[in-house]
Amino acid sequence: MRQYLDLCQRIIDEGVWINNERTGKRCLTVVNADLEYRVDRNEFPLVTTRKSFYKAAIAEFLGYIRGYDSAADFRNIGCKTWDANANLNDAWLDNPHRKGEDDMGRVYGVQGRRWAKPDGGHIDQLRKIVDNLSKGIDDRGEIMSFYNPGEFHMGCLRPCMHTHNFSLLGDTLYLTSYQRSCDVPLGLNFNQVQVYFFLAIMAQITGHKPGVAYHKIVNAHIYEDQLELMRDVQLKRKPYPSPKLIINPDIKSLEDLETWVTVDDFQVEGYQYHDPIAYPFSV
Ligand SMILES: Nc1nc(=O)c2c([nH]1)NC[C@@H]1CN(c3ccc(C(=O)N[C@@H](CCC(=O)O)C(=O)O)cc3)CN21
Ligand SMILES: O=c1ccn([C@H]2C[C@H](O)[C@@H](COP(=O)(O)O)O2)c(=O)[nH]1
Repeated sequence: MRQYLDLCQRIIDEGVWINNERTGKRCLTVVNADLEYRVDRNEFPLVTTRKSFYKAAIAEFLGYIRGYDSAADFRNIGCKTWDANANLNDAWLDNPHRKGEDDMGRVYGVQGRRWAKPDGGHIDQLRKIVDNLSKGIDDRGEIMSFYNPGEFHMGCLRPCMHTHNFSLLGDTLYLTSYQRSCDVPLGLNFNQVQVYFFLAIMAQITGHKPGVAYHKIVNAHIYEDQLELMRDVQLKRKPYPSPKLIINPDIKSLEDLETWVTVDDFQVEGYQYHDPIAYPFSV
């Protein structure tokens, strides 16, 4: 929690105002932030200085694992975060590749599970990683990347957290995740949970101990309409200790994640938090 608050404070102290053309808003911005999550100690990085909706964050990542490309599928598993980008973004609404209501196009999980090969067919990046790690293999390229510039024009948004790179040292699994752009008041609340969750669940289904998850962020920003709430409300609050994430031990494979798992298979123990804060969201 401390590292999250330190990053927020750093943006306020050192940030530079940058105009963002896509949203038409100014963002107070810093470059380069490194966060670490101790999955080995079960220190779940849930923000405590406001109520944080971890189930929606886990649902969103479960949708990526399943390769969803429809905001309706995300809604059905408990996550509304893609509604606006799929249905309220003018550039995407006018895009000939958009297949209709709720379509997100070739983003995130579509790239992770069905990356199109130029000579035909698809690559399932996640399946390969799970298969290798389950056999104790780390080929130093255990990477799932959502970042496919050749298909940016076929999706509603470029991926923000775009690459996940696993490492196996003995029987301990590590994850390094890369993010190019981070809405710290809203997006990072979810992204911290997701990086933690991804390492914890991959360790569980491949039969390893979880180690540390490293989260590397390039552009970290606060939108102009979020600044007051962050500076004068959230940063004035005292954080509570980290809660723990309890995962249903019956989840044993990628197929389990693809079929029967729901957000109720993930429980948080000992979550103390301050009142919710409704930060404005920019499309
Ligand atoms: N401007 C922007 N910021 C983001 O963080 C973001 C995007 N766009 N577009 C793609 C996804 C969607 N994400 C989102 C979208 C909405 C919330 C949000 O509204 N969160 C609220 C309530 C969540 C709930 O009730 O489930 C929150 O208070 O955290 C969070 C992340 C993260 N990403
Ligand atoms: O997982 C996510 C997804 C998105 N964001 C934020 C970061 C930016 O504020 C916007 C995306 O805008 P770009 O113009 O494409 O950078 O969404 C996030 O923080 N986390």
